[in-house]
Amino acid sequence: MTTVAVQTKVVHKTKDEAVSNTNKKKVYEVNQLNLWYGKDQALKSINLDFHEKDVTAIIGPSGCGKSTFIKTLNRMVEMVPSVKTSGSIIYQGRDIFDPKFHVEELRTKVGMVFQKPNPFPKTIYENIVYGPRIHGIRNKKVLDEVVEKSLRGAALWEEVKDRLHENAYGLSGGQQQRLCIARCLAVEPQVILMDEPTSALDPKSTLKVEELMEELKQQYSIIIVTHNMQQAARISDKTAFFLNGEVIEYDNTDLIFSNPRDKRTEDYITGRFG
Ligand SMILES: Nc1ncnc2c1ncn2[C@@H]1O[C@H](COP(=O)(O)OP(=O)(O)OP(=O)(O)O)[C@@H](O)[C@H]1O
Repeated sequence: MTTVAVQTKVVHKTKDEAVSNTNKKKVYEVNQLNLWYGKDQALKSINLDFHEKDVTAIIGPSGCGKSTFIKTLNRMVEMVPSVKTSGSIIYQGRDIFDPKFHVEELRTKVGMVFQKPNPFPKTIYENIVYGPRIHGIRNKKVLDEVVEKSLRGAALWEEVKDRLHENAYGLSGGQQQRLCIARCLAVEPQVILMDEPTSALDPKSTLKVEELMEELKQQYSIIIVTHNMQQAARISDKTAFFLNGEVIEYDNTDLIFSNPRDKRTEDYITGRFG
């Protein structure tokens, strides 16, 4: 008897086909990105473009490389000594792996918010002015303005304006996460990377952060890793589905969720695995 191997059809669209919304400017172009931790390859031939003022969700099962990918975009992944990469990541026309592109400059433009809120053990005010001070801003009036603007931008001002000089650890988890977003806004980034920013929050705080993202995308590009399919569907314009270190499908979010082209995407978003 002959065995016929039935293979799932692989739909690796080229990135220009992948996302039809081409009238927005590209912020990042990721070309043939590979990444290894020692001998283990965690990212395989990733080709993705990210656009200005879009929210892009990165979804996929545990261990598929989502965090590794997002941490590659601001070169944080290099903190792991065994990491090697190939390919290119073009940010605003410049390759972030080019030694002339200083990582500090990149991280000024590309902020990051983590899974667990991580305020500094300082006052709310000091948390916000930390970055601007490093960038040489000393004038108190200017710093006060940055604090108010950033906290307003993160929808936290009204809740904390009378306790700016209290320790940030006194805030609730959801408030701490919005403080971390405010801290990120204080250095006026262009892109905000978010690695499961609401997974440690209760539903009410999650909703606040999601509403905030809706506001923020008027001004910033947001790339968010999430395990929460409803969240990806609610908040993102585009979605990339990762599996085993590869991008299986990347498209406008409504298409990914209503009409996925690859069986594996469909199985994942309908909860058959992951
Ligand atoms: N510091 C590290 N050293 C070695 N291997 C690592 C390291 N960090 C991640 N990996 C490996 O790289 C692969 C991708 O991991 P990564 O954390 O990026 O996945 P993920 O999709 O974000 O997972 P999760 O959803 O569980 O957070 C996994 O096989 C993981 O074991």
